[in-house]
Amino acid sequence: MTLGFEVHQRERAVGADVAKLFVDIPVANVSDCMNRMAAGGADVTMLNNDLATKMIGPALTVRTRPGDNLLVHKALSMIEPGDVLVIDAGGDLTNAIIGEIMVTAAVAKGLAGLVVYGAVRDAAALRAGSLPVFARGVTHRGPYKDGPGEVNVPINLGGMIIEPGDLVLGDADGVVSVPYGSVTEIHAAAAKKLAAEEISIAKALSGERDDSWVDKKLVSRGYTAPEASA
Ligand SMILES: O=C([O-])CC(=O)C(=O)O
Ligand SMILES: [Mg+2]
Repeated sequence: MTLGFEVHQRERAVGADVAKLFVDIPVANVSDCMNRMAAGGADVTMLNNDLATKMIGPALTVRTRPGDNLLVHKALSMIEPGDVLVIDAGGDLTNAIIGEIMVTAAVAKGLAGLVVYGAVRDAAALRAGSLPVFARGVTHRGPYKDGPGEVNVPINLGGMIIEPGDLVLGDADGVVSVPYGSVTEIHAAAAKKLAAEEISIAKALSGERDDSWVDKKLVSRGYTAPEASA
């Protein structure tokens, strides 16, 4: 094996039946059920003009030399319908890793989402398109096509580890990846969190919100309220 040139098949991937359970659950609710230990970073943002865009699907991962997309082209040939292509390009913004032509080919193969820890180009088309696209930045400067790079290896998206086949979710708040083995448990917790938040929002609207915990917490942290003036 030549180090840096590796192409693997996924050993497992979250199925469409499980993925679709997350369709109405915001990324923030999922994130809240993961002990604040998983986030793609605030700079991996959604490009789509339609802020209601939602992304869900198992990860097809690529780790590439920053600025190079040879192995991304290889990954395009491996897309299965419903996949989310997640590319770790080291966060580098010098060269665009993917643009409209490659995205069009990927969508034709059934891609359900794209995440680039790096830059993209042809931003107008990507913003207007229906494919959910998340990236760290945009540049017109094109990619090299020489490698190295690896397909279906664990990757690091701004500190969040994504393994091939993990469930990757995205919305206007960013990207979160749920480990393959935790998907059922996280779904149950996130569905509960969503229901609780719906009640909180209703109470916020009606003015019934109980914020008595704030003063209790302040006192427990050593805060003393100033004496009321006579
Ligand atoms: O030239 C490239 O490899 C990336 C690009 O702009 C496209 O896919 O349209
Ligand atoms: Mg292009």
